[in-house]
Amino acid sequence: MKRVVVGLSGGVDSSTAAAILHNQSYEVIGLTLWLMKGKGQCCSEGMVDAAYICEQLGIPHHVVDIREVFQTNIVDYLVTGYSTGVTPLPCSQCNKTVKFGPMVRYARETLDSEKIATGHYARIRYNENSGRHELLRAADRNKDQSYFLYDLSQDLLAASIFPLGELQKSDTRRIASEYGLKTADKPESQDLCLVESNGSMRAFLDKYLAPKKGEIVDANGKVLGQHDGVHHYTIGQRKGLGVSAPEPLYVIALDAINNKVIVGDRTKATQPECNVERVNWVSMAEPSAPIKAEVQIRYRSQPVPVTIIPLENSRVRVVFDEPQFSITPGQAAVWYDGEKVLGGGIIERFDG
Ligand SMILES: Nc1ncnc2c1ncn2[C@@H]1O[C@H](COP(=O)(O)OP(=O)(O)OP(=O)(O)O)[C@@H](O)[C@H]1O
Repeated sequence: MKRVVVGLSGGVDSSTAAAILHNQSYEVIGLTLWLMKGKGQCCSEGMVDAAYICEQLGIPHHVVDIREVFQTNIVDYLVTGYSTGVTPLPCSQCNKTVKFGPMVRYARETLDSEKIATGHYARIRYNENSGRHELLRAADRNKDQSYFLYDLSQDLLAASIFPLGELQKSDTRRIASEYGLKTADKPESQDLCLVESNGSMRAFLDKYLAPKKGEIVDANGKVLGQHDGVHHYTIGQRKGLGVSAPEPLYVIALDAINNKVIVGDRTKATQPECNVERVNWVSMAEPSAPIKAEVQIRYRSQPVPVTIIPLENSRVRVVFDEPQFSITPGQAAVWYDGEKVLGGGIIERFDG
């Protein structure tokens, strides 16, 4: 019997993924990574539901304490990023360094399994011609999580199964009820796990970063207001600036060194291109010449046409066909060919 280790967070998606594989005659082992203390999934509370599901399915359940890895790779990464004026994206980093990497290692080294599975909405397809494991959008476009998975290596994709990739979310809930899973009606997580467990990103950051009063200025340096720390702001932000002006003002830059938030009108928050670093090529090898693609610069943003120009040292330049508003350093840019993830990376600061 084929053995598979299923990552169980205690939610309906991973429970259903485990139940589907169990019913397909896989030998399923549940694995919950203990990421942090507190309420919600990925926390102690989720582990109890994960244990319950394993009991229901009659499968073993392993819990691995990787709170330190989560602290270093996610909490410290976020706090350092925000304190230096970027808005880091924790989820792709978490998938690579906290979830898939450690899960595959634990599956191979401790559980003698070459395969893991998760409840992610995305698809993996092996392309015999290119010899690459391609990452595709989920059948349910509304739930598609491929944006967060662009940083997985070929080795991690080869080891992974996404049993929900072809399903609609409504199918998942129906299947969960058919199997009588305790988690069938569990509410969706609405936000980042750290936001859910802390109430808001501000509340999370306030635990680590002290307020630091400074000035809100325009591009010419004219003082328009005060702020209580650059870490409370994001490029493109309009609300909550506390500055009145005849036309709407947006955050156009964050100068952490001089502790200034720089604001301007919408045109100043619109850019024709950006550089992207720490690039991972997924469904294709790194090209030697520019390629046309469609890029997403945020999880829910519309893909827009671009030219991707390869640069040295795992970097690319992304040139938009039409200038884009609110390009945010620290977030991921992920480029697609239709439903296929070609590659992705982290948007660099504009000042280099
Ligand atoms: N702490 C964890 N331990 C093991 N696997 C996890 C953990 N957290 C998430 N995963 C895996 O990653 C998948 C996607 O996680 P995500 O945080 O996006 O949750 P989700 O979409 O709300 O899914 P679920 O309903 O299963 O919680 C989960 O379905 C699960 O397989």
